[in-house]
Amino acid sequence: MAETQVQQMGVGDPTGAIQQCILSLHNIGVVKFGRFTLKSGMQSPVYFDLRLIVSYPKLMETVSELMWAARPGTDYDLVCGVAYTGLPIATVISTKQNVPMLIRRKETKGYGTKKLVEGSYQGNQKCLMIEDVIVSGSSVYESVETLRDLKLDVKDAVVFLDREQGGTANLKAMDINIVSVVTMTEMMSILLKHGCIDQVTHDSVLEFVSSHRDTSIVTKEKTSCKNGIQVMDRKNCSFESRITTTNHPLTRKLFEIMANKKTNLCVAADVTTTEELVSLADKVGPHICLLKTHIDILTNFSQDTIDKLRDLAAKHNFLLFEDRKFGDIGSTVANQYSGGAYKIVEWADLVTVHGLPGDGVIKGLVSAINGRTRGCVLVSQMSSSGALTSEEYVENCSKMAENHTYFVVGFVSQSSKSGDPRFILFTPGVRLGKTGDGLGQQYVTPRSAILERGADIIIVGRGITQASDPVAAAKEYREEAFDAYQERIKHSTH
Ligand SMILES: O=c1ccn([C@@H]2O[C@H](COP(=O)(O)O)[C@@H](O)[C@H]2O)c(=O)[nH]1
Repeated sequence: MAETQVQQMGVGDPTGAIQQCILSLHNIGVVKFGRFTLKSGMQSPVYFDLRLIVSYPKLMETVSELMWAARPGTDYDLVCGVAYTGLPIATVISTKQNVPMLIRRKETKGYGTKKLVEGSYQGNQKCLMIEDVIVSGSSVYESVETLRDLKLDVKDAVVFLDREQGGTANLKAMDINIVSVVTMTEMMSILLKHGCIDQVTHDSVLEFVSSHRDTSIVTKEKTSCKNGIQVMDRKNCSFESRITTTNHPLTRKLFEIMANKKTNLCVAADVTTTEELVSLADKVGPHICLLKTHIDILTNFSQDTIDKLRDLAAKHNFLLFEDRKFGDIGSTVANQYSGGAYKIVEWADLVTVHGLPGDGVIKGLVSAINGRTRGCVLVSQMSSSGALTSEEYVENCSKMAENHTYFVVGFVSQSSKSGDPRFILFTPGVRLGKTGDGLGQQYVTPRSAILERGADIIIVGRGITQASDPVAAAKEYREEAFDAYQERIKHSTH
């Protein structure tokens, strides 16, 4: 198999220049194996760090020549490198091929000309985009979008490595034709053939690639504000349409579950024995998208508790959500998440986190996930009376989430000003026929949570667990919540 791929590769690499280049890149440590978090938050067993070539001018020249040779068209008026690694490559191509270059900044400068694109250009000039690696294609897309806004003609892009994770198709859908010098499969075959990696490493990377092809581009159009108005407002959009606004695998999965099962109900399973928890999860499972636990209130927790919960989550298609409310420094929460009696990271898809300690709390949790697909929900506002979660605190939690979209799925909150469709609003303190519990909890109805406060998911505990018929109660909350959501999005165009 590997031999065949290398032979096929030989057809497009008659002089063996690509193979030679890959081997040289491997020699200087560009191809790394281990556990890496990609821009989208995806955990990858392989990382291609082409930034290293700035220290190897000859190799930089070879990479640039191979990329220029692979370009999809001819007669470009301009080349533009995607920041950062695309920039030095574009510079070499520009000087060697005598094609003027543009620089597209990552952020606008706060001083001077405040331009996002540096260099001289005129409308309708044909520009080739240059990037090192493509995963979903979002970096190329963002740069193309900026240049197209300036009326430049940008349809072509060239990358060195295509990780084969959906980027080519995503860009094609945006009318961008992208070609690569080498694909991940081809590169792994070359490294295997030359004894740089063993069969196990080769197979694990290919296995990863084949199971992670489904990326999407989160367009700025979908998540940005124009004149202070959210272009795609969370509260008006269907769960289906919000799937493509995020690359977080669990946010996407949760939207899919909600849309397919037609439920935005999360049951807070605040019971005190494993038997009660498992029995409740099995009974309400068909009606929920999430099961929220306080695992430390169980009197008889064991591995059996987790095995049974995970089986039920698979059987009924819901996610597990441990309401741990982590709130310490990064190093401590990493231990609390992965160790102790509960080993939460091993079984809970989502956990709650306080923003109070600053974003080290998020980094600490991420450091413990070790390749698993996990996410967190920031507690930005509490339902209890006298909660100290001020508006400023809520605002700061929003900023924190925006900086960590690879891990943060949304907020536990009573309301949200943010219309950002990527984040899910989870609202507890929901109960029919009661306004409080005498211990500070404050309740609103499912309709009020969804229509007045903008909740996406309602969290209901005692309204279901203490009902005479918990299944009937779960059905009632589910229907009321999903009807309210449908009413909310009725007039939406998304
Ligand atoms: O602000 C918050 C955050 C979390 N909770 C949790 O939700 C449930 C609510 O239970 P009810 O029985 O429906 O009151 C519970 O697990 C809390 O720990 C919250 O209530 N408020």
